Amino acid sequence: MFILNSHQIAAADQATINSNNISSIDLMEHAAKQCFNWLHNQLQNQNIKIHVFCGIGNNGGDGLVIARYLYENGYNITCYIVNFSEKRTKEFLVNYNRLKEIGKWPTIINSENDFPEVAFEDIVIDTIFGNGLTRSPEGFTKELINYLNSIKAFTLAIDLPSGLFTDTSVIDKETVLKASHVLTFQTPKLAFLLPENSDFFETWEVLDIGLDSNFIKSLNPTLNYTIKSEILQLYKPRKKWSHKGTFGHALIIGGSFGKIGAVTLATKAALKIGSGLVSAYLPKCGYPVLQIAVPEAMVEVDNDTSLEYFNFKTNATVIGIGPGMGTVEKTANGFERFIKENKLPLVIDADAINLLSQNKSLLNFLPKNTVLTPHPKELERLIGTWKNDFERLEKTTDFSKKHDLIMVIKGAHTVIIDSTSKYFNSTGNPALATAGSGDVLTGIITGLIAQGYEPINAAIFGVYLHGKTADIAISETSYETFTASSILKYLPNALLDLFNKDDNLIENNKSDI
Ligand SMILES: NC(=O)C1=CN([C@@H]2O[C@H](COP(=O)(O)OP(=O)(O)OC[C@H]3O[C@@H](n4cnc5c(N)ncnc54)[C@H](O)[C@@H]3O)[C@@H](O)[C@H]2O)[C@@H](O)CC1
Ligand SMILES: Nc1ncnc2c1ncn2[C@@H]1O[C@H](COP(=O)(O)OP(=O)(O)O)[C@@H](O)[C@H]1O
Ligand SMILES: [K+]
Repeated sequence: MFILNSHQIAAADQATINSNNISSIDLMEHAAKQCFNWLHNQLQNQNIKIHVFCGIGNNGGDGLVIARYLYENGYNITCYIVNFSEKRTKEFLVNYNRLKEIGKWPTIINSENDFPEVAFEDIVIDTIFGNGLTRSPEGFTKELINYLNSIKAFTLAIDLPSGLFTDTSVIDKETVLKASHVLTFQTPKLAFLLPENSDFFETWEVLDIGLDSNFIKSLNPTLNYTIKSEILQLYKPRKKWSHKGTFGHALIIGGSFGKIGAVTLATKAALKIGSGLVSAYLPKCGYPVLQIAVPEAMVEVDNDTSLEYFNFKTNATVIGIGPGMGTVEKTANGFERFIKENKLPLVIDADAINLLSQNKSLLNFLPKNTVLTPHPKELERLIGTWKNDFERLEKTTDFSKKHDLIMVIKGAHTVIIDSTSKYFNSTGNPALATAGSGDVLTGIITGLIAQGYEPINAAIFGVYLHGKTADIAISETSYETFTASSILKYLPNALLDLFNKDDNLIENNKSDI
């Protein structure tokens, strides 16, 4: 699913109005009605006080429509106009009059003296600013945002929490309304996927308001949020006459004394995801461990306690390298020789990324479309620091372009970056914040490439499945007792779930009031 930037969204609104013969008033009515339906469905006519705070643009217009429906359905509402400017939009004015016509006059807020009493048990609807925000809120609008934040009532933000920019960094955290839930229109917003904004909302979901999909496609958006229906298209069904050779040979290289588990987990994962053959290359001390833990794998060994020679004979399709490998000097030297001679597709993780950071000239020897899977600390060692999460994405894109690499930045919304696009993952939860889960991911991606998946697709697909295991497991395991081995246990469920025609997953983390 595409993620649009603020200009693209405004253009898509306009294109829909032009091509679908729908007026902007009707589009607003339709969008805001969906927000009302959502809330009505949650509240089921409960008598809770609802405060609707409207700005003077079209986000405020949405608020006026929502207020009208709430009022007509007997809810206990008060509607306020946050009067920060005289420049009302046409759609705002039409809906302002419609609300007055049914006898509900909004209260105007001109200064701090006009702030209403809001209680913790009340509901706040935030339609002060949406996609039209151009600068940080100031004056009494900023004070209002702070006042509402201090109450901590359930706050439903429409489109965006007011003060949050769609695609640039927030400068002053005191200017953003903290939403309990966001109902956003048509596409996820980049701002929702970046850790620096985590204070500004708890959960969000996308409402499809029917913007022109052909127009959206014609914009060639470079940002994506990968959902199940798209992942299913990547899946390669198996043919009847296929044999183990059809599904490639994954070689996992890594391990050092005390960290044999990392290479073991990656090896298991490469096997479990369906690689035809899997081999591991690790220090001698890990031989019995690996043979016992993964009897299906073949094993070759290097020096006693850490890798040094890298002189394996395995004729692999793809190599996943790094888990538990360590960075001692002899490993670093052997790694350098290996990288300079290697011609096979690579997935590079953990200490192998750290060794590349120590010796950046090696980047020139990596095969095109090598997949790197850094967590943010490993990324920083590789590309340097960044001012904010938006800059981090841009720096990583530049790095990916420069070296022809596929970058997988791991986190709550892992993002896969190549020279043209960014794919944000939609699955996963904090159960995955556990030792060894990254090693399993390396094995999964390597095992998918072995089977013939293009590296970019292997990264997108692998990250999705990895996260999905935790989403499926969570009701049975709890967050705390889920371990890296649980990813392997639930991998079959994650794969099978692709064929469940339940939802299209355009929503994320639905919440209850
Ligand atoms: N037909 C449409 O265009 C639709 C628009 N929709 C709503 O329209 C919203 C966008 O509306 P607008 O473009 O009117 O913008 P907003 O309502 O987000 O912002 C209102 C106005 O405030 C001004 N402004 C920006 N930052 C400010 C600041 N810090 N201090 C004071 N003023 C500031 C801007 O010039 C803008 O005109 C979306 O978020 C969505 O909620 C939806 O109703 C769907 C349909
Ligand atoms: N809060 C979270 N939500 C979703 N996924 C997470 C979260 N925390 C961690 N993960 C995932 O868990 C994995 C952790 O990898 P990594 O940091 O390399 O761990 P390790 O080194 O222990 O293997 C990544 O795939 C990451 O995206
Ligand atoms: K808003």
